Amino acid sequence: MALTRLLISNFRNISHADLLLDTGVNLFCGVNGSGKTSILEAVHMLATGRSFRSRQHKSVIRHDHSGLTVFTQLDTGFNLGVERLADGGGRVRINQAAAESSSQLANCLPLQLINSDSFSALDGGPGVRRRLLDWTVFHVEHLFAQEWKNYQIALKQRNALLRRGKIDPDAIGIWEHQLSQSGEQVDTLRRSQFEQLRAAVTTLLEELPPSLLNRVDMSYRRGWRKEVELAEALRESRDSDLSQGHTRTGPHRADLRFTVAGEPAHNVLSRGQQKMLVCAVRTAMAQLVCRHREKPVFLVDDLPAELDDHNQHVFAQWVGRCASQVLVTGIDEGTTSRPWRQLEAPWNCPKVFHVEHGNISADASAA
Ligand SMILES: Nc1ncnc2c1ncn2[C@@H]1O[C@H](COP(=O)(O)OP(=O)(O)OP(=O)(O)O)[C@@H](O)[C@H]1O
Repeated sequence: MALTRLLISNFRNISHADLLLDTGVNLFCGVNGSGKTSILEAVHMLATGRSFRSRQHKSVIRHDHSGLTVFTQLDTGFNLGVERLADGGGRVRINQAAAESSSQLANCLPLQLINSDSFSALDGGPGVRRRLLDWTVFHVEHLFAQEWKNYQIALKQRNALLRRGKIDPDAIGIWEHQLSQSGEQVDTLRRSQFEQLRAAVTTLLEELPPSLLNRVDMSYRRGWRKEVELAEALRESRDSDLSQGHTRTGPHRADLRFTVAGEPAHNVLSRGQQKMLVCAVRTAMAQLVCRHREKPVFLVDDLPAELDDHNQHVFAQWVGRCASQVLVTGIDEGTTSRPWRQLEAPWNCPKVFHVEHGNISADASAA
């Protein structure tokens, strides 16, 4: 799958852009503040309905404008459009019809993003890592989205009862039954993808020269005690949940752990090693997904940051195996294109765009 055409209006400093993208590698080069990341952010909005930098749509609407629009044609025949208005309104359309949820967008455009926030997979909260695993499960296991939705509904109801301050065992029992049914199912689907993810990450890291990266271990915590079923764990935790006013056990508390010799990976690995670990995880996620459906699109913001030439080259090779299309940003064209030009066709002849004050132009001289 690939974006063939991308239209952006009033998105951060981009007034209007109409880009014909290459189905392989697209490089966006320009000085700081020129608008490179905004292009990736616009594509991210098409796949998720929101920006990756801010939950506030207003902050990405071009100053002094009432709304933004982003539109793309995919080579799969889908057209995706997102409009966001400063007054809070907006529309999400798939092939001209209103989309029911942002997961429909994600289903049309599976996307992997590597940027400076990617380190939060190692040093951020469990929610970030849970979402990594869930991206894979969502794209591979068709039951997952509905089970997770059922779980969220039951969780909301149980929390509402807990906030009332006293427990009616019959009422809470109904929601705990639904929570445990969906929750056990969510855990089973996650666990099966986790095992495959861990194996794929290990294989990728073995391609790197010997270092502490080869000693990274990944583990999965399901969100409740190992020895018991979820129904029992929920019953046991009623009183303490009541005092806290919310449910503190279950798959909404699941986590992935990355460790090196028992220590959290981010305490041990260098910044470059952490970035390679994140790149390996994201590549492995894409590999698992493309066993079942189209290859995802990769967005890579400033690849050279923190990575030496060898690691940039290794990452470009990884992406070449599991991505359908890549959009990469960088300041200098020579440095940004180098890892890609060393690959085999079609990855070795990137389409280059120059970005200047929000204006984007294709390099006429590019191969
Ligand atoms: N709502 C907005 N309206 C207009 N301009 C904005 C808005 N929000 C941010 N900007 C400006 O948009 C420009 C583009 O930002 P962007 O992050 O895309 O730059 P970049 O080329 O990726 O820079 P860097 O190389 O520093 O990461 C910046 O100059 C920023 O100040």
